[in-house]
Amino acid sequence: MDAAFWHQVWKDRNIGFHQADVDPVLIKHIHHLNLKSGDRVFVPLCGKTKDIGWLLDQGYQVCGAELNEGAVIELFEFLGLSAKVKDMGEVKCYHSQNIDIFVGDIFSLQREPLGKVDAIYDRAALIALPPKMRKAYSQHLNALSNSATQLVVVYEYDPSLMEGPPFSIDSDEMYTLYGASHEVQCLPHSRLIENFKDGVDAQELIWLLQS
Ligand SMILES: C[S@@+](CC[C@H](N)C(=O)[O-])C[C@H]1O[C@@H](n2cnc3c(N)ncnc32)[C@H](O)[C@@H]1O
Repeated sequence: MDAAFWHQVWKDRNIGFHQADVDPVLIKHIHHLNLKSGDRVFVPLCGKTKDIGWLLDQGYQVCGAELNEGAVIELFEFLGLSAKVKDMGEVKCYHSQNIDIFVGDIFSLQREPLGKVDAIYDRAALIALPPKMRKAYSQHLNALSNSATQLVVVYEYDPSLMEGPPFSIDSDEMYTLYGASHEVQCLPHSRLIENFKDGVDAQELIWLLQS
């Protein structure tokens, strides 16, 4: 999936991945990240997720990365925050108190200016990337965050039934991507989502990656 694909998705408002409410998975499982007040959570490929507002409300700082600037403008509107926008060349930063969202290709984002990352919350980010990009993505996240602990929400379905995105991610892949850098654990949560997309059912799985 290239940038043009995602910009078209946003232009067409084909954003079924955007949830009307905060993801209950985040609320239920965030304690696994062992965060303290003021810690900074990185939300890669963040779209305009309402999870960010919830993280801010819990007293955490949030940083994110998102290709589509319109999505980030909508996010700040939803949060009721006005952003200071800084052009940094390959990425732009939308900043307000306790929040920095970097607009651009996540692969162009470097450790500086991203800054400190205490944990990563990956919902519908890994699953948005085609197989050939995922190793580079996992390595890039590790380089950006010093292999920080992650909570990862993925979906698993019979890949012969549907072409992604969203892509199916199975447990072998989680170990391949993160087994060398993290202790990989599938949390005891499994939710069947009927008609996840195009009539295909999927299991929602939550992975804890501990550094
Ligand atoms: C499936 S959506 C998930 C959005 C968000 N995590 C959520 O749960 O609502 C994937 C998002 O990643 C963004 N995206 C895709 N490729 C990207 C890249 N290389 N760098 C930054 N953002 C990207 C897309 O624009 C899209 O908003």
